Order: sequence, then structure tokens, then C-alpha cells
Amino acid sequence: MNVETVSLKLTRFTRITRLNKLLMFALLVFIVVFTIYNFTYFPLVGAKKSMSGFASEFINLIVIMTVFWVVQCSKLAKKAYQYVTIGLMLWIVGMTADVLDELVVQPQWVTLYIKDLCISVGVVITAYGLFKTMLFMQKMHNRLAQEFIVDDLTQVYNRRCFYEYVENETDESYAVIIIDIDHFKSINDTFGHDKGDKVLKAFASKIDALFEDGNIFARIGGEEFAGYLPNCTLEQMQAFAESVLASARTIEVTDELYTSASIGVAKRFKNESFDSVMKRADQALYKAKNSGRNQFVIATKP
Ligand SMILES: Nc1nc2c(ncn2[C@@H]2O[C@H](COP(=O)(O)OP(=O)(O)OP(=O)(O)O)[C@@H](O)[C@H]2O)c(=O)[nH]1
Repeated sequence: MNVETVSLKLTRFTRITRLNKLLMFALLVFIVVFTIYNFTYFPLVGAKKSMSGFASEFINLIVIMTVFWVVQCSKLAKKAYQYVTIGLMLWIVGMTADVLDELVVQPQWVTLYIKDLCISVGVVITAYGLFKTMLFMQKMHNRLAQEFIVDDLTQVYNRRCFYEYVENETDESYAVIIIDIDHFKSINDTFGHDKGDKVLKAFASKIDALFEDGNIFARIGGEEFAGYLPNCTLEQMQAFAESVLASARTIEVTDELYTSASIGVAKRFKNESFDSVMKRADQALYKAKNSGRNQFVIATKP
């Protein structure tokens, strides 16, 4: 995958779009022409006028032009880009008049319509564009955060989320349940991959509904799922595993064919690591598979 980076180097100019170049060129032309116009038609201010005003206005102009360059080099959402670009262009036009105002005596129409009006309108439009940019970034952030923890196909939590969640849990006596759809390869082979995907989605959604809040359920492999059961007794574990098996048997592949699942359950022993609990649950699952599938096995002590 080609990841685009935001570079502010001047060499970037060769790679930005024609529109970006055109806008920057138009601004530079305006600045040059407007400066020549000011010096040609308006009288110079007295030699005594302090240069500090000019220096500070000039620095402001350079900063805003740099921001404009950054915006042209960045990939913003279309609307945000349009607002920020128009706002900054007006702002730069106004700031140019503001800088020249320190050197020449401008008539009122320049002060009013080019300097004050352009700066005020430019600031408002830029602020609105920045607000739009923030909204866009927040949306992207939320989407990425969601994709980071949710499995694309089934929309239940993914493996990464499951491991992180359980590893950070403080409950001492939790159990882990690993659920694997039986003969899933033959569903794919007989009815096609798309059908396999549909079965996976239906399976995930139905089993997920059995988990209460805080009992996280996730897809941890192709047709393998895992669940976290905090504060669970042996009887509760067995009853829960039975209900998962019963639910799995109701998921339709065709009118006459339903899925079944094999399950391994392991309860954490004192000071046992999460990896060890998962390993025991996996071994229990293996036993359930080898004993004919469509059943659950509770893991023995480590
Ligand atoms: N449709 C679909 N198939 C997948 C996906 N991920 C993995 N698989 C398939 O799941 C199948 C898993 O096969 P196996 O590991 O042999 O498991 P099984 O056929 O269920 O056998 P047992 O678990 O022993 O009952 C493979 O054919 C994978 O290609 C997926 O996202 N969608």
C-alpha cells in the first residue's frame, strides 16, 4: 500500500495539483501587482514612521502564507479545503494591504474594502473551514478506532481487542470460551466462499447476542471465536456452553443443513497467565473436536 505523506518541502510544488499551483500563482501575482500599484499611486508615509509596525504586519503575512502553503500540500476533505483556501486567500489579500499601509498612505476605499473587509471575512471563513477540518478529522479518528477493534466481516470484536481487553481485566476468576464452527471448510467448498461469509456473519451475530455486557465476544480466527466470562462458576460455564451449542445448531446453511460448533472452556486458576488459560481452552476445544464435535469440554487444571 502506498502511504501518502504530507511534505512541506518546496520540492513538493512539483507534485501538488494544477489548481493548488494556480491559486498560489494568483496570490503572488496579486501581491506583486498590488504592491506596485500602491507605490505608484499612493504617497509614501513620513520617514519618521516606526518600522516595528511594518515588521510585525510582514511577519503576520508570512505566517498566513505559510499556513496557506501547508493547506495546499495537505489532503483535507473537499469542503474543508475550499473554505480554508478561500478564507486564507481573502486574509492574505487583506494582510498585504495591511503591510503596505505601513509604507504608503492608502485611500479609504483600500483601507475599508481591501484591508478591513477582506481580513474580517477571511478570518471568519478560515475559522469555519478549520471547524469543518476538525469534524472531518474526528470522523476519521472514530472510524479508525472502530476498525482497530472490530472484525470487518462479522462486526464483532477482533482478536487484538479480545486479547487486550482480557489481559487488562482485573477479575481473578474469569473463564475463557473458545468456539469453533464444525466442518466450516466443507461449507465453503460446497456452497462457495460467499455463503461461508454469510454463515460466519449469522453465527457471530447470534452467539454475540448470548453475551451480556462486559462478557466480551470476538472473532479470533477464520471460523474461531472466543468469549470472556467474568466471575463464572463451573455450573454457569456449563450452562453457557450448552446455550452456545444450542444456538449454533439453529444457524441455517441450507433448508436442511445447520451449523454446529465445538467448544473448549477454561477457568482461570490463581496467578495463572492469560496465555495459559487460552492454551488450556484451546486444548479442551481440540478434545471436543476429537470426540466427535458438536459438544463442549471443560479444561482440566494446568
Ligand atoms: N468464507 C470464509 N471462509 C473463511 C474465512 N476465514 C477462514 N475461512 C475458511 O475456514 C476454513 C477453516 O477450515 P478448517 O480449519 O479445516 O476447519 P473446519 O473445516 O471447520 O474443520 P474442523 O474445525 O476440524 O471442524 C478454511 O477453509 C478457510 O479458508 C472467511 O473470512 N470467510
